[in-house]
Amino acid sequence: MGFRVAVIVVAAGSGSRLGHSEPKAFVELRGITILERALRGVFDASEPAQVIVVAPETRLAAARHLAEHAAGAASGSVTVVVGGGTRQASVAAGLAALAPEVEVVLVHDAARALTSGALIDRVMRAVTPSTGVVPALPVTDTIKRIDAREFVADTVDRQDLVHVQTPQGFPRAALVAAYASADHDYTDDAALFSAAGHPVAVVEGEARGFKITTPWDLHRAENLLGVSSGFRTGVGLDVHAYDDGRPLWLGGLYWPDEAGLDGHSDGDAVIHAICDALLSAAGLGDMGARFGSDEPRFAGAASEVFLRETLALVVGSGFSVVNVAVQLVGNRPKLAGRRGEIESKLGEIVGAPVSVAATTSDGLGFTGRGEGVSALATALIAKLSQ
Ligand SMILES: Nc1ccn([C@@H]2O[C@H](COP(=O)(O)OP(=O)(O)OP(=O)(O)O)[C@@H](O)[C@H]2O)c(=O)n1
Ligand SMILES: C[C@](O)(CO)[C@H](O)COP(=O)(O)O
Repeated sequence: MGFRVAVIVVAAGSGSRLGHSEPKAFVELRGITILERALRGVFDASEPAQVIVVAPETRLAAARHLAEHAAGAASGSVTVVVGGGTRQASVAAGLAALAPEVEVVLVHDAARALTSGALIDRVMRAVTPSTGVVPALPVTDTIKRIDAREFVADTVDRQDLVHVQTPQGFPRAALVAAYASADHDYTDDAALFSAAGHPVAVVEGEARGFKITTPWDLHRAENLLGVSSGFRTGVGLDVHAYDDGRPLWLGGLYWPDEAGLDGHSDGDAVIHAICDALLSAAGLGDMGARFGSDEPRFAGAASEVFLRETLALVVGSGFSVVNVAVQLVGNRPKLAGRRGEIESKLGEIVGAPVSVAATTSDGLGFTGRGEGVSALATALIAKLSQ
C-alpha cells in the first residue's frame, strides 16, 4: 500500500536536560516509554502514514518493537533508522528513508509524547504543495531581552509572538531540497524551510503538546496522565507454619540461623500477603488462582517471582501501585533490624513505597505459641488513563 503522508518521529536525542541514563525517548512515562506514547498519537491520526522512527544506534531493535506495539492494528508502515548528532541530522536521516510515493512529510519530536492524533490531522490537512505548517500557541508570559550581565535590556512586544510545536508539516519535494541546501543548524524544520524561501502557515497548537525537556516536564506529563478513574484498595492475608528443616525467606530476604516456613514455594508470607493485596485491589483474584500450588514450576520457588508476576498482571491491567503496607505477626524473626532492607528490596520490585511493620500476638493464638507467622497486607492502586 502506498502512503501520501509520512511522519518522521525524531527520537535520537540523548535528553541531557532530562538527566536520565537512557536516551529520553526510552524513559518511561507512567509505564510506557515517551516514544511509544508519541507514536500512539501518530497512529491515532486519521490518515494512515509511513511512520519513520529515527532512533539512537543502540536502540534500533527497541524502537522497532515499541513502534510495532504502538501501531497495533492500525494501518501504516514503520521504518526505523539511525539518527545523527543533531536534531537536524536526525531529520535528514528520516528524509532519506521516505517511500517514493510520499508527498507530504510531517516531522515530529518523540519528546512531545502527549500530542494528540487530532493535532497531527490538523497539520496534515493544512500542508499544501507550496506551504509548510507549524502548530503554535500564543506566548502568555511577558518576554524580556537580557544583556550579557543578565540584566533586563528591554521588554519584547508579545503581540505577534507564538511558540511553536511539532509536528511540522511540509510538501516533500520542497523540504528535501531545503534540507539539501541548508548551510547551518536550525532549531526547527520550519526555520530551515523558511530560510529556503518557502512560506509557513500556522495552525492552532495544543497545550498537551509540550516538549518533555526537563524533569519538571516529565512530572507534568505524569500528572496529566494521572489517575482517571480513582483509587482501589486490596487486602491480603497469609499464614505459614514454621519448619525447622527449611531455610527462612521472609520479605524477600534470606534469614540465616532462623527456622524456615513451610509451604509449596519458599513460604515467604510477607510477599504472599502483598501479592494477594495487589491482586485483590486490581480485581485479579488471588495467588491460589494465579499461581496454583498444583503447578510444579512454583515448587520451592523464590516468592520474588510471584511478586514480579503479580506486578506485571496489575500494571498490564492499567493500574499503577500507589503504596503497599504489610504487617507480620509472629515471635520470630525480629524484623526491626532489617526493616529498611526489606522495604527497599520490595519497594524496588513494586515500584512504590512498601512499609513493613511487625508485632507479636502477646502469647495468644498459634503465633503466640510459636507455631508460625501470619502477614496482613494492604495495597492502594490507581487506574491510569491511557
Ligand atoms: N541528535 C538528535 C537530537 C534530538 N533529537 C530529537 O529531537 C527531539 C527534540 O529534541 P530535544 O527535546 O531537545 O531532545 P534532546 O536533544 O534529546 O534533549 P537535550 O538537548 O536535553 O539533550 C527529541 O524527540 C529528540 O529525540 C534527535 O532525534 N536527534
Ligand atoms: C522542533 C522544536 O520542538 C519546535 O519547538 C524545537 O525547536 C526543538 O528544539 P530543541 O532545542 O531541540 O529542544
